[in-house]
Amino acid sequence: MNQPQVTLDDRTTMPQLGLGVFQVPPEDTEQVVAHGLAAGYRSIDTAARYGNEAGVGAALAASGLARDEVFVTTKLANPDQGYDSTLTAFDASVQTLGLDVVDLYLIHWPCPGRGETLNTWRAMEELRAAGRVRAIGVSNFLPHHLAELLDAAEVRPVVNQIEVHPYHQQKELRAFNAEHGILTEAYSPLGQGAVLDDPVITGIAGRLGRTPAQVVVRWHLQLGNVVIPKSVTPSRMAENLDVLGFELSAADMAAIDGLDRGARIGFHPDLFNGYPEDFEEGSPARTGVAAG
Ligand SMILES: NC(=O)C1=CN([C@@H]2O[C@H](COP(=O)(O)OP(=O)(O)OC[C@H]3O[C@@H](n4cnc5c(N)ncnc54)[C@H](OP(=O)(O)O)[C@@H]3O)[C@@H](O)[C@H]2O)C=CC1
Ligand SMILES: O=C(O)C(=O)[C@@H](O)[C@H](O)C(=O)CO
Repeated sequence: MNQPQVTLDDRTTMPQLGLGVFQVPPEDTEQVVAHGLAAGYRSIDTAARYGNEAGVGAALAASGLARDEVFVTTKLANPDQGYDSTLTAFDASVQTLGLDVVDLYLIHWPCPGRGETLNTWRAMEELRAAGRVRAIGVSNFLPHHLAELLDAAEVRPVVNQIEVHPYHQQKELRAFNAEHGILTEAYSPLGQGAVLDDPVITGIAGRLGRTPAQVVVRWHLQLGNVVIPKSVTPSRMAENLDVLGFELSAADMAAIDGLDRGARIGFHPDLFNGYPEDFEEGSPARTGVAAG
């Protein structure tokens, strides 16, 4: 299938549309990813924290696809930040995935309370120099986290994977990424389903004979985002991929742009450090969610 590709700043290319596997139970992941690959996905987004890297690797191995046909992203878990611990965690991830090389390795959260960003990044740069990862990037970084990193980095992050959907569009952060040659990769791109009943989106979908999810995925592609919708449902996986045969008009794009309300679903990147207490109801990291 002819899918759009984006060129990362360091000349690596990646598919603009991929399959996310957050919250896919480990025991189901091989089958889910196998369905995704059969549907035509050629980019899979996982993370050490998801606990399902083994299923991703098993599906890749069973697929018969050549290694360079599928782009694999995984992420360093927050407790593993630090120079030595990053190298050890990376070894564990590739072993679990059953791969020699990861296409994109991301720092999962900035975790400002841990104070390990620069040590972690030095290890990521070394992994890239050694050819063990093709590209390195970050996730959930706000401009001030990026500024600290860009000041010290020898290799700049090529991707910042952040929450973006019609109700939380992050226009300033996307502009900051673009200014610094960092590609925005949109996570929770469907707002975990929350935006699919919006009348503006259902209205556009009805007029174009498309589904709400297709309209939202198409909106991301036209913004230039890399987009990684998650689904465990084969028909939805296929639907989310079938977005190349239509285009949103400037008026439709503007109507969706108008839906932004700063409604963050995930943790606040300044407040979340990945400690157990951050996950508890009422923690500052979660209060920050409500505060946007
Ligand atoms: N870096 C980070 O911190 C984060 C990264 N991510 C990444 O982003 C990916 C996507 O984000 P995620 O949070 O999972 O949420 P999404 O916005 O992708 O939404 C997923 C939800 O939408 C449903 N869905 C998918 N397609 C359709 C469709 N066509 N019609 C109706 N419902 C649909 C899915 O249901 P079902 O599966 O039952 O079909 C699921 O409930 C993650 O899997 C992960 O890879 C996500 C969060 C944080
Ligand atoms: O899905 C992810 O990648 C996330 O980071 C969060 O949504 C999730 O809560 C988590 O893993 C926090 O570490």
